[in-house]
Amino acid sequence: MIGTPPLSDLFADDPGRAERYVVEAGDLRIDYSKQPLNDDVLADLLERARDAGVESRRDAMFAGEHINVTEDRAVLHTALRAPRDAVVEADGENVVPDVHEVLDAMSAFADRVRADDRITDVVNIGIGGSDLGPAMAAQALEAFGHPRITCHFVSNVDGADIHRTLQRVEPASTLFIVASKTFGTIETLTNARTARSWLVEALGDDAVADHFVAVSTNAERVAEFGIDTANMFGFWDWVGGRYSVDSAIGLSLMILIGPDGFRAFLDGFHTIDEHFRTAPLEQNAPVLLGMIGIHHSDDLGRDTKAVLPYAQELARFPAYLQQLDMESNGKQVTLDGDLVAGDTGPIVWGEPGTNGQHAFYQLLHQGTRIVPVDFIGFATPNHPYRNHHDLLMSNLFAQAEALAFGRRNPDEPHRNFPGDRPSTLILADRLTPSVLGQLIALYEHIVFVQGTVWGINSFDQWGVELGKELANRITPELTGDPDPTQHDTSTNNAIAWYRARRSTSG
Ligand SMILES: O=P(O)(O)OC[C@H]1O[C@](O)(CO)[C@@H](O)[C@@H]1O
Repeated sequence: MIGTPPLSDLFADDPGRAERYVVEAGDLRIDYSKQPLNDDVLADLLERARDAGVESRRDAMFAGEHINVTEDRAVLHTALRAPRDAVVEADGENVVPDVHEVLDAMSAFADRVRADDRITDVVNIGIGGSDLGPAMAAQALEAFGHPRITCHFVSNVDGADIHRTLQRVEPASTLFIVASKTFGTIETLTNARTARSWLVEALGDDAVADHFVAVSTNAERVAEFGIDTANMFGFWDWVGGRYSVDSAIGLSLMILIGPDGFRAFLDGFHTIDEHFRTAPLEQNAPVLLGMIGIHHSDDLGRDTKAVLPYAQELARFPAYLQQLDMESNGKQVTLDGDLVAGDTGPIVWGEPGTNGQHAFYQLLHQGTRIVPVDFIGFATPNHPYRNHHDLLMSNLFAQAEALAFGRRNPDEPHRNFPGDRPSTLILADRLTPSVLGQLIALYEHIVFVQGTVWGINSFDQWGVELGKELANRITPELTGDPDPTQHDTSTNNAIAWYRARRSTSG
């Protein structure tokens, strides 16, 4: 792999790189000129993408092949945002009519709720992909929301989560959406049962039919739980949980921003899908950004990546990306079952600017570790305070500049800013439903490109199973008889400590 001189030299020798290393995808203007690249490095990275079969695997995904081999499933979240007249086949069947049938049912329901003055609050109960997507997007798009409706999101099995929410809403004016792909997730079912008891206590059994709907792939379990499947919105096993915000899992978001807003959101995804599917690799944003990530990870040994939105509404975007990226590419075996040769998915983290500047940016500027950064910003805010926005954006541009070029101060080492710290700058006119869809799809496909290069399956998540299994085993041990001694001594002692105290404290 060819290395590059510092960013200050790269810019001094080639000022034109700022025009050359910009790619436009939909409404996104993506400037990757402050990355450690020149034309040779870029050519090498694109050759590696080609050698890894990024194009053929991409085409296989769009064509509905079972690229999720450990679960023997197609990976077709791209079909969720396909236009009504598109044809996308999974196992020989065009899935687009089913997708639009559910979207139509969601739209009719969302319109009814939006027109019903009795409903003021929508509580989505779900976790992981059945929470993070709609929770992140509802916050991001609040400016486009119905003025009467507030969305709440309950995910944690910690009773503090549901308790806090139930204290803020009234039974008669609340709609609960129980969102779970499997409808077997203990956190979601526990929260849903608690919410149902709360509702029934106030309004009686009959209220469940009017105040609970479900989103799931598993009609049987929805019925078992006591929700009429007429009040269920379905999706399919070819939609991974962390890729499901654009399925019926986005129902709370659709109620908030309306069916037209949700369609614009889906169209945003589709714009980037088409870009990813058709743009030559040299101008293909997910490929370029994916390969820049590969360069950081594989060639430069950088193991984290910060995503720093300069938009307070995107406060949950880094958390959303943590699931998208780390549950997808946090893998140690290849598609053939062999151990991977190097590192895979980066540790993803971040906070909105400018808050992060007063917290962890010290490490970004002067720490010993280099953290590649994605900055995200918008020309026009969704609020009326333009002076705030100018300040916000000047901070964004200043941070990218300071990280890249630093400031030499040999006399006072503590004031020396070494620079040469890479960032990508993602800009768009305004954070709209469409632009949010474009941003999410961009990152989905970056994750895809990287998973392909590492030769891993980005679409399973077996790593979460062991903890779930052990928790199921320990739950009865916390209250049962006798004291368990089946674990390691540390776990046994912790359980004994808890048992002794749980009986005596409130
Ligand atoms: O939608 P479900 O089936 O409740 O699952 C919730 C989440 O749990 C996981 O399976 C991980 O435990 C995620 O992949 C998923 O998004």
